[in-house]
Amino acid sequence: MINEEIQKQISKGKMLPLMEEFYTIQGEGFHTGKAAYFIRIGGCDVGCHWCDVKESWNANLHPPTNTDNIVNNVIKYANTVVVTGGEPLMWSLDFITSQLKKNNIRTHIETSGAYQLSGEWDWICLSPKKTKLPLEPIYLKTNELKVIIYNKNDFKFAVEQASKVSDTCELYLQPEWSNKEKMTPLIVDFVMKNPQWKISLQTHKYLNIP
Ligand SMILES: C[S@@+](CC[C@H](N)C(=O)[O-])C[C@H]1O[C@@H](n2cnc3c(N)ncnc32)[C@H](O)[C@@H]1O
Ligand SMILES: Nc1nc2[nH]cc(C(=O)O)c2c(=O)[nH]1
Ligand code: SF4
Ligand SMILES: [Mg+2]
Repeated sequence: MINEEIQKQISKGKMLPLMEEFYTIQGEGFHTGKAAYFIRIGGCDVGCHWCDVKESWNANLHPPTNTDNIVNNVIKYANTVVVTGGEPLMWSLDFITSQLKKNNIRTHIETSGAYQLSGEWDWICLSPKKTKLPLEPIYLKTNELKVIIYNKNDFKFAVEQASKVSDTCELYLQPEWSNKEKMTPLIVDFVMKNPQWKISLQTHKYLNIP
């Protein structure tokens, strides 16, 4: 059980249940290939059956960590941070991003959008899920829509979701990793017919880096 004081710090975003932090190369989407410091915050109840980081789901398994310490680590390594999870928007991210911005760090987030948007972001990557749809206000703030393609029905979902984002939003289809042999050829075909979309591969998995 987390004690009351820690709970209070978490609710203010002064502590966050940190699963892991690592300096790597952004493997997916628009910023693929760029160095960035990743912060993975525990906790998610969206329940994607193919999620590649199910160990993140139970927030209680990840120690409440002082946000200031996380920020100090970021500054040592990088000028760009990617906040991911788990579902990072389950937590208040206003404090961490205000500290990051004070240090001129570029702030990126990977989110399903299923919880209220907090934080100040230079780049929002929205990866919507059918099981818990994004809340409306995030769509027009999204810089990059990244829909995971696990089966054929996901193309229709992708088109529906794209109708909600701004005209300048980058559109990506990313094959679900375990079904990529089957779905990648269909994505290639779709993108050639619908060139406003691009394909995103999980390049870090090919590179064997985190
Ligand atoms: C692990 S999630 C964490 C952030 C947030 N919960 C979300 O889903 O956007 C990070 C990214 O990985 C994607 N992802 C997770 N499992 C995947 C898989 N098996 N194949 C391809 N992409 C996957 C998600 O859709 C998301 O874009
Ligand atoms: N290298 C690398 N790039 C990523 N882009 C999004 C990731 C995520 O899990 O949110 C991820 C990740 O886990 N590793
Ligand atoms: S929303 Fe993200 S972290 Fe949560 S289960 Fe789906 S892919 Fe995994
Ligand atoms: Mg990942």
